[in-house]
Amino acid sequence: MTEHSETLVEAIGGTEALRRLSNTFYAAVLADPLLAPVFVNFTPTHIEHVAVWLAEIFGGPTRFTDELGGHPALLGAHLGLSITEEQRLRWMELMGGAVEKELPDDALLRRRVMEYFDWGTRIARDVSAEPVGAELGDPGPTPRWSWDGLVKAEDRD
Ligand code: HEM
Repeated sequence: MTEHSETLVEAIGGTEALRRLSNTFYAAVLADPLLAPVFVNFTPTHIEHVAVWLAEIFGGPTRFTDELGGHPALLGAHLGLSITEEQRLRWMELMGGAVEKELPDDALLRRRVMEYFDWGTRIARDVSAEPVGAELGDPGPTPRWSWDGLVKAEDRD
């Protein structure tokens, strides 16, 4: 166990810092020729919903689960998008740039955040191969990510 008194989201600077990250990231996405076509239905609420999702992932309030449909809704949002590996890698590249610009200059913090994005984008890519309306079953609770990476089910509060 890595000893840290703060959760990742506290060390990041809270939901406010994640809003800045999300804002910077989607500005880059919408200007990117490979990714912009995937985001044709983009609205500014997307920026806020991603910030709220990330706050929960990194140990903060469970607002995405309580108010926005939780893990099933997050997976469902990616159905039918047919995300390619090339698009996933570009997404990671642009997020890496946004993390460098917006998150604290802490190597372990940034590494853990990018490990989450690498893990999560693979799931988004795989789910996106399924058609809209596909039955995904119960995906379990919204994942949690700590200073030690993915929190195992038996270690959750
Ligand atoms: C860890 C990785 C990811 C996270 C945390 C994430 C998060 C989210 C969230 C929270 C939503 C719902 C937004 C809303 O309710 O408005 C969403 C939708 C969406 N995501 Fe992702 N996503 C990830 C990966 C990806 C990747 C790799 C792509 C494509 C390259 C992608 C493309 C989209 C699109 C196109 C939507 C629908 C957007 C819209 O029409 O508003 N996502 N994502």
